[in-house]
Amino acid sequence: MATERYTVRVTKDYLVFCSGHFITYDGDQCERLHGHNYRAAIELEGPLDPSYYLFDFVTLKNIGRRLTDELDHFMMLPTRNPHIKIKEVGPQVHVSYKDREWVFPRSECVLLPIENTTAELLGRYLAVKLLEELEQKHHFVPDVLRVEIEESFGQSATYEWRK
Ligand SMILES: Nc1nc2c(c(=O)[nH]1)N=C([C@H](O)[C@H](O)COP(=O)(O)OP(=O)(O)OP(=O)(O)O)CN2
Repeated sequence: MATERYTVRVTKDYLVFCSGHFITYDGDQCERLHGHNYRAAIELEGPLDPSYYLFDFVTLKNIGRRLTDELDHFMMLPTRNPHIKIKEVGPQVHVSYKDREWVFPRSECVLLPIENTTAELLGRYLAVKLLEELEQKHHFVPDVLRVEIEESFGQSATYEWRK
């Protein structure tokens, strides 16, 4: 018996965030502070509604834009990284990794509850926020949600969630 599936996908020039970060890797390594022009693509799978929509592109783009804007032009810091210490001191954030230290204005940082600011975990972070909003505000739970994060042209990671 044949089955049919529908997918909607949005990836627009404004679903981008230009943000600072560094990643720890291999246990004892930490990148130098740098930034990327990240681009997000959001994909949903599910059945069609009475309007023959899986989910409205416009609504999906608007949610995606708001979520990516929350990261745009901020220094992204992972609060669950066991090697990166983050302390809020008045209006500043003090960050350290071994003998390296950075101080940022708190207002120019976004503290993310993730282990590392990899494209993989940024995709997961955005996907979880998106799922919450889809369910709470739009009473919609897709069968599948994918968020692809392109760190730079030609290299991306995708997080996939299934019902
Ligand atoms: N699977 C992942 N691998 C890597 C990630 C990641 O998020 N997921 N991130 C990085 C770094 O952030 C790093 O900055 C990327 O480095 P690089 O590929 O060298 O960056 P460029 O865009 O300058 O690449 P070129 O191909 O040299 O232009 C590393 N790995």
